[in-house]
Formats: sequence, structure tokens, C-alpha cells
Amino acid sequence: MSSLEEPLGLDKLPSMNTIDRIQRFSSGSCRPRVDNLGMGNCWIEGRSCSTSNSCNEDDEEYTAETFPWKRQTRDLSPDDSFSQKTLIKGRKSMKFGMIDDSFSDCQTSPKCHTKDLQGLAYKYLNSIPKFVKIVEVGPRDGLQNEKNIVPTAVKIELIHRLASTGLSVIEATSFVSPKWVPQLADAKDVMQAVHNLRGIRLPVLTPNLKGFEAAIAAGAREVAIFASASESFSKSNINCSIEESLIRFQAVTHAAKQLSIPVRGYVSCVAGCPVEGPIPPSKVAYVAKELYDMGCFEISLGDTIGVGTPGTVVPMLLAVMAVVPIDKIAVHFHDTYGQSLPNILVSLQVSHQLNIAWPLDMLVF
Ligand SMILES: CC(C)(COP(=O)([O-])OP(=O)([O-])OC[C@H]1O[C@@H](n2cnc3c(N)ncnc32)[C@H](O)[C@@H]1OP(=O)([O-])[O-])[C@@H](O)C(=O)NCCC(=O)NCCSC(=O)C[C@@](C)(O)CC(=O)[O-]
Repeated sequence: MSSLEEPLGLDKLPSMNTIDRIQRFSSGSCRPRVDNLGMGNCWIEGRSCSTSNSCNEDDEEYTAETFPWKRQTRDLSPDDSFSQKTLIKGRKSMKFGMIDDSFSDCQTSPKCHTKDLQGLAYKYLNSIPKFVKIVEVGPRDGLQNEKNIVPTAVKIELIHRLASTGLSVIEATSFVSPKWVPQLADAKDVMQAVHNLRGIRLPVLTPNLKGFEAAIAAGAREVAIFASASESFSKSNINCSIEESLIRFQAVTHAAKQLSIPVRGYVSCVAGCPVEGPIPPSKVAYVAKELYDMGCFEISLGDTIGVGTPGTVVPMLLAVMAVVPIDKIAVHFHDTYGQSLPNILVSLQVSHQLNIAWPLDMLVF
């Protein structure tokens, strides 16, 4: 499995072969594997590097802090101040956190009765919406990272089985370059086999007009375009700058409009990028608004490498909400560092505060 441990300057990007590039920057390359969990390995390692970003307004604040790119070990050395601080802080908040305190205070205080406990339970259990919209993305986002190419028949069976669970939206595949993502080179066959599934929306990823036309010819009735909030990731993922990608996507949304095809928009790296580190919320908001303005019916905010935490996700959500209608925002969290559930929870709490049902992309592994 590729890792980002070895130094990789942006100047070296063009020399990487395309598949290697995808693996380096895909969420799957950062996902923990059973065989390295026990070794205490870190799944995103790296380097500091310069950025070619054009939106610099908030960069100072964000580049001052860097991700713990270095390999994390369970045996902490005295020098490992970042990890130690994080660990200690984590332990404290587990032990002395708000929820624990409230309950233990209640149990020992004579003033606290069953009614108070019920009130607390009500407060916590009712701070999320009654329902969410789930967009299942396993057949696309999951399978695009598999080391071994999954046979077409298995993909088709997977989509059928997912459909039989009652899911109403399943992202089926990607009409991208097979040189970049050989795992999904059978997009046409998969789409042709599933496009008649009843009562289910089956969006597919289309990075450009070529992909859009192939998707429509194979029977797709909904597509998704995918931009990035990180300049480096955009170049590595779709081989163009953010601005160039927005021009390409405009062509796709224009063509889709002519055929009344709904277009969903993704923004990747909303919490961080493997090359640039933390991404300012203003950049996420900028790209999200561009996609919304060009006609995307929903904007899915992707924490592509799973480095977001509730503390960084909430400011990012608020920045996007300032420019995109709240009920048009979806969230998409990878679980690289075990933060997807806390991030989903905090997003649902934010949406509940605003009284909306939040769409949620679902990664099933
Ligand atoms: C965007 C391109 C196509 C540019 O790729 P390029 O190499 O810059 O494109 P090009 O225009 O120079 O064309 C090169 C070759 O690709 C072909 N080509 C061109 N377009 C297509 C197409 N649509 N379908 C099939 N083939 C295509 C084209 O015809 C040509 O073929 P050749 O003449 O060499 O034989 C390429 O970089 C690509 O396919 N990238 C996709 C990478 C990808 O799928 N990454 C994973 C997406 S996941 C993600 O972004 C995050 C997300 C959404 O999951 C959210 C999250 O997790 O946060």
C-alpha cells in the first residue's frame, strides 16, 4: 500500500504514474488496515510542503498548525509532545467531560431525581434530526480504492443487494479515465446492468463532458461532479486547477440542464489535504458556492482523508452555510482516524438546531 511517508514535493507530482497518484491521494490509501493497526502505524504520513494556492486570505492561521503527518507510535517518547498532549487532552475529556459530569453529579446530588435524568436523556437523544437522507457511495467510493479489481458481476450484485436493503440513492460507479481509476473501468457495463432498478436513484461521477456523455449513453439519470477545496488535491485527482475544474464542470452542468439531469456537487478536502494540511473554511465555502451557483442541487462536503474533527467540521459547515442554502448541504466523512461518527453526530446536531434533515453520504466500510 502506498503511503505519504516519503517526502513528496509538488514538483515531483508529474513524475508519478497516474495510478500511484490516485492511490496516494485517495482516502483508501489512508484508511487503517487490520495488519498495520497493531503496529501503531499512522495512515497519513508526510511532509510539510509549500502550496500553490491562490486563495491565501486565511492561510496564515491554518498553515501555522500542521497535521501530525509523522508516523504515530503507541510508545510515546518524551519528545512526542503533540501526540502526548492530544492523548492527555483526550483522556481528560473522556473522564471529566460534560456528559460524564452531568450524570455523575446528578447521581450524587440529593436535588437530582429521575426527572432530571430523563430531562438529560431527552436533551441528548433529541439533539439530532428524526431522519436523515442516506446516499450510499460504497460501489463507487469504496471500490475505486480496492487493490484488486472487483469483477463486474460482483459490483452489480452488490448494487442489487444494497438496493434490497431499502436504500433509495446508491452511487453506482464513475465515468472517469480507466487509466486513472482502472477499478471502475467497467462503468458502462455496471450502469447498463443496474440502470433499470426501480425506485432507486443511481448517480455516477462524471469529471468532464466525455464522462457525462458516456454516463448518459449507459443509462445514467443523475450525475455528480467533484471539485476540491485544495489546489494540490485538484491537480492530483483530476489533473487541473480548481478554476479549470470549475470551467469543466460548468460544461457538464450546462449539458445536464439540457437533458433535465440532476447534478450533485462534491467538494473534497473540506477539512484537510494530504499535501497542504488544513484547508481554510473560506476556500471550502468558495468552491461549494461555485458548484451551487452552476446548478448542483446538493453539495456534498467531503472530508476526503478523514482528518476532520468536530472542532474543525463545525466552523467549516458554518462557513458553507453562509453561502449555500442549508438544506442543500450534505456531508461525507471518511473514517481514517475514527472521527467519522463524531463528525456525523456534530453535523446532525447542527442541522437539528436549524430544523432540517441532513443528507448523509454513507461509506459502508
Ligand atoms: C479528469 C480526468 C479524466 C482528466 O484526465 P487527463 O489525463 O488530464 O485527461 P485528458 O483530457 O488529457 O485525457 C487523457 C485520456 O483520458 C481519456 N478521458 C478523459 N476523460 C475521460 C472520461 N471521463 N472517461 C474515460 N476516459 C476519459 C481521454 O480520452 C484520453 O484518452 P487517450 O486519448 O489517452 O486514450 C482524469 O484525471 C480522471 O479520470 N480523474 C478521476 C480521478 C478519480 O476518479 N478520483 C477519485 C474521485 S473521488 C473524489 O474525488 C473525492 C470524493 C468525490 O469521493 C469525495 C471525498 O471523498 O471527499
